[in-house]
Amino acid sequence: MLQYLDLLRDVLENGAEKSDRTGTGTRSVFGRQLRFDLADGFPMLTTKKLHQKSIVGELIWFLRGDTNVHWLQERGINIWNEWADENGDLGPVYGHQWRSWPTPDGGSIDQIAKVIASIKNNPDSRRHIVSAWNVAEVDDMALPPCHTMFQFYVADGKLSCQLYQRSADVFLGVPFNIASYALLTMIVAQLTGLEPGEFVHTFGDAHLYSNHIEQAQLQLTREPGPLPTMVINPDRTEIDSFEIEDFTLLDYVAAPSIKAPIAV
Ligand SMILES: Nc1nc(=O)c2c([nH]1)NC[C@@H]1CN(c3ccc(C(=O)N[C@@H](CCC(=O)O)C(=O)O)cc3)CN21
Ligand SMILES: O=c1ccn([C@H]2C[C@H](O)[C@@H](COP(=O)(O)O)O2)c(=O)[nH]1
Repeated sequence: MLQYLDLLRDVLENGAEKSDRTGTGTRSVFGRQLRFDLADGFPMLTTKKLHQKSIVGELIWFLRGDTNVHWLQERGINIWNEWADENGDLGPVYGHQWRSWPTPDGGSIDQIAKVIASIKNNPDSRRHIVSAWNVAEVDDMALPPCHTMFQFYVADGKLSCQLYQRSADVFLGVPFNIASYALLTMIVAQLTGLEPGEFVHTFGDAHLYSNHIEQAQLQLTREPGPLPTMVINPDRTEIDSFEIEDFTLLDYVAAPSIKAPIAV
């Protein structure tokens, strides 16, 4: 995960001081890109321990089309609590846009089912796109999508995925986002009979919150170890059939976690 550590160092050293919506203050760079060849192992940070269940559970929750935090909380996943209303609702966030983007005639589009079908039926298409940035609904969301748009690409029997992330909390959010999209790429590869290729992570505003500086510096003193291996239950052939227990991370050896406050 040298790619990630290089980004962390880049933001620390070159980031411009910027105020932000949460009132915390950031150091920020604009326009960066990381690449992860999924044949090199599963890109899960080893220089601080990540909570695997939160990452897998959040992705399954998105794929369920769920936008209420109760399903997460019932599984001990608390990463979205701060943004939910008194009923646990977040508004029409990722899950809603991915699985039921509303159309003007009152219908809805399942972008995930469509993109899987298009990868299978027309692999060379340049339109394998899923967007969470629904301009008409952004103002109704508890938080406008940070991972806004992703595209799949098929070549040489391999499936790659590129994400455009408009806003990135480099210390807390990005390690989750990398692992989550690597996993999504592996899931879609399994469903389409392809091998996982690369995950390409493109950033708009990549920032380090001012109360994450010491934690970032500590992390940069640590040596990255070998990447773990993610094994997915091979019997799952439908996007709606995956459960948290279908994902096993092997050989994940990581340095201790590093606590940091989340900016709300
Ligand atoms: N400021 C901010 N940063 C984010 O990364 C972020 C948001 N807000 N809002 C929406 C979601 C929620 N995300 C989160 C929220 C909390 C953690 C967090 O606290 N991570 C801890 C462990 C928590 C756990 O897994 O139980 C960590 O040490 O990684 C990570 C991502 C990502 N997103
Ligand atoms: O998956 C996610 C979700 C959120 N973030 C971060 C990026 C920003 O620090 C905040 C969102 O604030 P905005 O003012 O809406 O940009 O959440 C992330 O890194 N990854």
